[in-house]
Amino acid sequence: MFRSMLVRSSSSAKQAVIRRSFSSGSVPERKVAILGAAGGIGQPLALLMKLNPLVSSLSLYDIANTPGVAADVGHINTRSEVVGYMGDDNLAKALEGADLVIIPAGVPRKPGMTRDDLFNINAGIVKNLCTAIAKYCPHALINMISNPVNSTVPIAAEIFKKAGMYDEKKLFGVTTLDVVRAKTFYAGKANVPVAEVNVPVIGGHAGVTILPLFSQATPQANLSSDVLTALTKRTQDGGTEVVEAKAGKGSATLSMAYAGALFADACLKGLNGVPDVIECSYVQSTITELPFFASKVRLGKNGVEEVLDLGPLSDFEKEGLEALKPELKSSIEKGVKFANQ
Ligand SMILES: NC(=O)c1ccc[n+]([C@@H]2O[C@H](COP(=O)([O-])OP(=O)(O)OC[C@H]3O[C@@H](n4cnc5c(N)ncnc54)[C@H](O)[C@@H]3O)[C@@H](O)[C@H]2O)c1
Ligand SMILES: O=C(O)C[C@H](O)C(=O)O
Repeated sequence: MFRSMLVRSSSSAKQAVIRRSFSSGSVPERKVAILGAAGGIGQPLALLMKLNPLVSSLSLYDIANTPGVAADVGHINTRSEVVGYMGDDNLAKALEGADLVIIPAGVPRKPGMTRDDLFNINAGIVKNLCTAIAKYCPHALINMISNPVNSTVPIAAEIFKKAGMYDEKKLFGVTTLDVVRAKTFYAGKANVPVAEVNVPVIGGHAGVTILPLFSQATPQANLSSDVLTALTKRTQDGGTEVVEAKAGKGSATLSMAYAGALFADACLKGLNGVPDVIECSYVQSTITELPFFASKVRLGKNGVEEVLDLGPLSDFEKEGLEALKPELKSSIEKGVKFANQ
């Protein structure tokens, strides 16, 4: 996977410089912390980050079971050192010096639940973890995976504001799994090689707030409106499809770890000065009237360098955009209210 990640922008001269620095050993030191590292997402994500040559130090934090995960992953003969930290008392050490913190801590859905049903438990977990981040690694980029992402990102922003260190360029809701799904489903219907497919996904990360822009998909394909409607619905329901298939044993973990590793890799490339790193993410935004919105984002040395505008939408997508706004607005407000109570 990481070979292909590196190859993606291999045409640029800058990438060649970065590659040369790998071989001379001068690629920057980067500490990545995973909070919730012993969980269903955390473990495969720890594995994938251990395989990433951009990582020099991998810090695995959870409330339980991290010594085993760290010992296991730590035997892999790749660049990063691995340290496991368990329990509140060790959270400071897990975070200190982190350049990137990835948060998959919290409970997953069971069949019949919405992501918002996780709010009561996960909001508190995210609040505590973000309070510690503000104290121990206030300059780190944050990749928020814990659901409901539409609310947990605004919670993190409010906690960081209260701590006086909020930098909107550094806070990301991870929506990469929606893009991964949209690419897979589109390739199947369009009969094009999946590795060549690009599909932006905008809005948020729950049900109708997930809006894939198949009108901008490449390679282009002449799909009927029925097929495009079905593809949109399948992308919006992708998480539920996995939750139901797992029948009470959790939600997407392996595809999420893959998506989380892709997004983290993009953030590290941005930090390292690789040009033209663009991914979709749920960030503070002014491209609609909503204060947080997922769209294409250019990543750079300080995190978000530019929130790209939406580009031309089909009539179907314009309707989808208007339809998602009330739910996304209320999820954002719920997060803001929780963080300030
Ligand atoms: N953004 C996305 O696209 C996406 C995709 C899949 C899952 N998710 C979400 O990711 C979260 C985790 O899913 P999972 O399947 O890995 O769940 P899981 O239950 O398998 O793992 C969660 C881990 O978090 C840990 N944890 C709980 N409280 C913690 C705390 N205070 N500090 C540190 N760790 C803590 C648990 O011990 C556990 O190991 C869920 O909220 C799920 O809905 C998001
Ligand atoms: O669906 C879920 O609850 C998990 C995650 O948000 C997903 O999209 O797979």
